[in-house]
Amino acid sequence: MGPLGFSVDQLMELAGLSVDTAIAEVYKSSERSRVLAICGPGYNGGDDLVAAQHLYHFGYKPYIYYPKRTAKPLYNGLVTQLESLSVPFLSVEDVPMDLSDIE
Ligand SMILES: NC(=O)C1=CN([C@@H]2O[C@H](COP(=O)(O)OP(=O)(O)OC[C@H]3O[C@@H](n4cnc5c(N)ncnc54)[C@H](OP(=O)(O)O)[C@@H]3O)[C@@H](O)[C@H]2O)[C@H](O)CC1
Repeated sequence: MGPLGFSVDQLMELAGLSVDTAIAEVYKSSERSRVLAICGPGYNGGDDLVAAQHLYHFGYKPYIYYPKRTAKPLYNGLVTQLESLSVPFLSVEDVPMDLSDIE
C-alpha cells in the first residue's frame, strides 16, 4: 500500500485498463484483433496480464507469452482468470523469433 492508499492490485488494474484504452483508440478490434502480450515476472508483467484480460472483453484475441512466472497469489489469480477465458498461453516454440511480419 502506497502513501495515497492505492493497493498493488488496484494500480495494476488501472495500468492494464489504461493500456487497453490506448490500444482500442489506435487499433480497432474489427481491423486488428490479435494481440500478443509478452509478460515478464515483475509488476509490468502483471499489468500485461490485466491488459490481456480486458482486451479479451473488448473483443480482441489476446495471446500470452509468460515464460518466467511469478508464484504470488495476485499473479496466480490473473493466470487463472485468463485460463478460464481460454486465452492461449504460448510456449517459446509458438512465438516467432521475428515479429516484424506480424500485423
Ligand atoms: N509499484 C507498484 O505498486 C506498481 C507498479 N506498477 C508498474 O510496474 C513498474 C515496475 O515494476 P517492477 O516489478 O519493478 O519492474 P519490472 O516489471 O520491469 O520487473 C522487474 C523484474 O523483471 C525481471 N527481469 C528483468 N530482465 C529480465 C530478463 N531479461 N529476463 C527475465 N527476467 C527479467 C527481474 O526479475 P528477477 O527475478 O531476475 O529479479 C526483475 O526483478 C512500474 O514502473 C509501474 O509502471 C504496476 O502498475 C503495478 C503496481
